Amino acid sequence: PHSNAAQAVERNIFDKIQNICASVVRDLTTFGLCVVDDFLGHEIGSLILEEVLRLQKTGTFSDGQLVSAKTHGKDVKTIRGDQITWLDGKERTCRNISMLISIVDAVITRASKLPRNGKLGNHRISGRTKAMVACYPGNGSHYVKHVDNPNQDGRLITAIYYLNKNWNRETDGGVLRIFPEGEFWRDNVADIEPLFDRILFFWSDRRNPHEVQPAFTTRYAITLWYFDDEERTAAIAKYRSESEFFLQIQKCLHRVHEM
Ligand SMILES: Cn1c(O)c(C(=O)NCC(=O)O)c(=O)c2ccccc21
Ligand SMILES: [Mn+2]
Repeated sequence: PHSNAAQAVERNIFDKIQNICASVVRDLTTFGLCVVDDFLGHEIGSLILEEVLRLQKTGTFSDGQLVSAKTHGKDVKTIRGDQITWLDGKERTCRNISMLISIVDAVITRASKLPRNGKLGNHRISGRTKAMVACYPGNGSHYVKHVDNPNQDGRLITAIYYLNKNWNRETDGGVLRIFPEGEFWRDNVADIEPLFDRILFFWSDRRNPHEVQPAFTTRYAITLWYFDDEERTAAIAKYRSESEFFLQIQKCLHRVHEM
């Protein structure tokens, strides 16, 4: 049996999650995106950051993708851009990142079950990707404008948890610029600073093209993509039939080759 204090903490966390779920549904429905600050608190946020820094020190990050950096539009030198690593949250050395993942799972699962007032109500969330931990080395590396899920691969919601203390957009750059569609936004953009202990949710499809502007300080983030059950099932079926199709072609070509 819990002590009264533990019960109070538990109730407090439960209430917090309830409130966050309500704002996720309301904001996703109205604006197509939702920002929650002070998501886990300074203490837990710092423990998560420590684990990410340890991952980087132990070299689990991929080499940054090669990005061409134009200088005076002439010669093109390549710089190393974002470095990423994938976690399934069961790694023993990442217990705090695992806790983040389960809390975001709880928020998304509850939010998708709230009354059908939000569009979320029409979607069943069937699962998610692994967690993508990303690091921009701060050498001006950026991420070009893109849509996370342009062709119905099943991803419905993007959730990004930021880990950058004392971030200052003037000197550090690294702003996430979203170009949301929808009458509320008209031609306005949403500039989201990658602040410590901030979590951002947005629809992963063409409703939210976005770019990461050049970062001049090391920039860390953890991303989870949540699947819509129907779209994901269809995407897997499509993928299977396509790969079956290409296998058939290969067999024919192979036979032709042997003749
Ligand atoms: C490193 N990185 C990304 O940062 C974003 C992205 O949109 N990030 C937004 C952000 O960090 O604010 C991506 O969408 C992405 C997709 C595939 C591989 C790597 C990727
Ligand atoms: Mn993206």
